[in-house]
Amino acid sequence: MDISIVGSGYVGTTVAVCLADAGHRVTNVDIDTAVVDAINAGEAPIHEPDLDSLVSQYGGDRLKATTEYDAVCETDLTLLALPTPSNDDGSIDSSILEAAAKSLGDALADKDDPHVIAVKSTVIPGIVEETIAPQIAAAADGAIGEDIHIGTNPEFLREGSAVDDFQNPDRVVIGADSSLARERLEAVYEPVTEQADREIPVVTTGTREAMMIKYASNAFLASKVSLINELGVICKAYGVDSYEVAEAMGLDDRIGERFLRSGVGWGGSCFPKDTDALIAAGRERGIDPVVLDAVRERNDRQPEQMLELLADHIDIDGATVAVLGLAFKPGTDDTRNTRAVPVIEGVRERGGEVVAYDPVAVEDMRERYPSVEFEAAASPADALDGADGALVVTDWDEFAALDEEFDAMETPVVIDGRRIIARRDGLTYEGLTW
Ligand SMILES: NC(=O)c1ccc[n+]([C@@H]2O[C@H](COP(=O)([O-])OP(=O)(O)OC[C@H]3O[C@@H](n4cnc5c(N)ncnc54)[C@H](O)[C@@H]3O)[C@@H](O)[C@H]2O)c1
Ligand SMILES: O=c1ccn([C@@H]2O[C@H](COP(=O)(O)OP(=O)(O)O[C@H]3O[C@H](CO)[C@@H](O)[C@H](O)[C@H]3O)[C@@H](O)[C@H]2O)c(=O)[nH]1
Repeated sequence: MDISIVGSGYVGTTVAVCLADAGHRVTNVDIDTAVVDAINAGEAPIHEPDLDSLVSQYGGDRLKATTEYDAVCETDLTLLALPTPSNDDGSIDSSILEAAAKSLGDALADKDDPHVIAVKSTVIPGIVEETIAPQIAAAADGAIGEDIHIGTNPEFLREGSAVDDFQNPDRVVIGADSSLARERLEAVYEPVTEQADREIPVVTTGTREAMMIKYASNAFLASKVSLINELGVICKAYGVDSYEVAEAMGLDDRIGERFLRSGVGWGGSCFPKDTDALIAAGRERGIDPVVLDAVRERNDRQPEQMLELLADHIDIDGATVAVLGLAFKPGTDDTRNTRAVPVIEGVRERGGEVVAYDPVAVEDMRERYPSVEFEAAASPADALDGADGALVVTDWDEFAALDEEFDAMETPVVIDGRRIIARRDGLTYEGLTW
């Protein structure tokens, strides 16, 4: 099938190469010429495992990129993978999606056959049906259900394992209010599910339900981590290792072992934004989302917990503190809502200096958070050399191998926010929840 994808960031690029790999011809449309040039040159515009080799295999060939929306007319279906950031009150800002909808509609005005458009961006139910679809139809001068067929197709990939998640998903969710939208979306995923290394359930539902499945899934996972974080803090107060507790809890099928790693909390482009959007959506309809409010609050408290533990061992005022990890999770250069921000700011507010190390995320951190002050180190050893304390924020594998590097610290105090460092003699080690 000929597929166009508008927006070529973490989702748009990953989905595009994976669909090309499944045999489709894919065109990415993006306003960023650097992104477009990279893809056409066979280079991945973002850091993501396995993405480089796939983009170099298909980029400029079965996968093309362009800044021109007209390219969508040569395709059967368009996926919209545009950012949906938060407004100040946590609700979704759909303005980028709306601008793209207008450009898409203008382009589709020149297309003769019916076109299917599926929104992959995460948006609250109603936005697609009441705002995006009518705007596309108006610009295209077409009728919904006749010339323009709308669907939603939420994406569940995780950064750091995006390619594998897309190729071997736990489920595919297709939201469609017309049979043409449903049939074409099913055809998009047929070769993907055939290639997968296990049976993949394909859930077909309405456009609104599909989007709520996405929000509810993220809210559930964020809640699971916040709950284990709160249980973990209580465990530590009683001298109990929360990881031992979580391991045994996870053996209960009803609980499940995944997303039970307690620590400095969740970040990223999705859990914070999507939880806030659901809270705002609830309030908008007069519902007081007490559980989700608490989920958010527990997450906000974890970095503070880490700083309090550090202050139990050193005077942060005037100290040099090594921060290990800036990415919101390992395997990505993405620092959106990384816990490193409140951690570094907390050290600075207490009068300390920060020397930070991350294998890939320093540039992203500098661009996104120019006011967050830290000195970048070239290696973990350089960050630790002469430091009065260390805070582990991201569970990069390379941190697990650190050992004698801690001996070069002025005072070898490590507060581990991700349970990645080995305890040993000569190291003052504190786990956040163990
Ligand atoms: N990042 C994830 O892991 C993930 C996973 C599932 C769902 N989502 C959702 O998918 C959506 C996209 O997220 P992302 O992380 O891929 O975003 P992103 O910021 O990484 O990428 C968005 C891309 O859209 C482009 N763009 C912006 N305006 C445009 C326009 N008018 N026309 C064409 N291109 C335009 C940007 O240049 C950028 O390349 C969001 O709604 C997000 O919540 C993200
Ligand atoms: O046991 C755990 C698991 C995760 N995290 C943290 O939670 C955050 C999110 O991690 P993860 O879910 O692995 O990465 P994301 O790329 O943010 O993926 C989430 O958000 C995406 C965007 O909506 C969804 O597509 C995915 O299904 C959903 O897992 C990170 O800061 C992790 O460090 C923990 O603290 N403990």
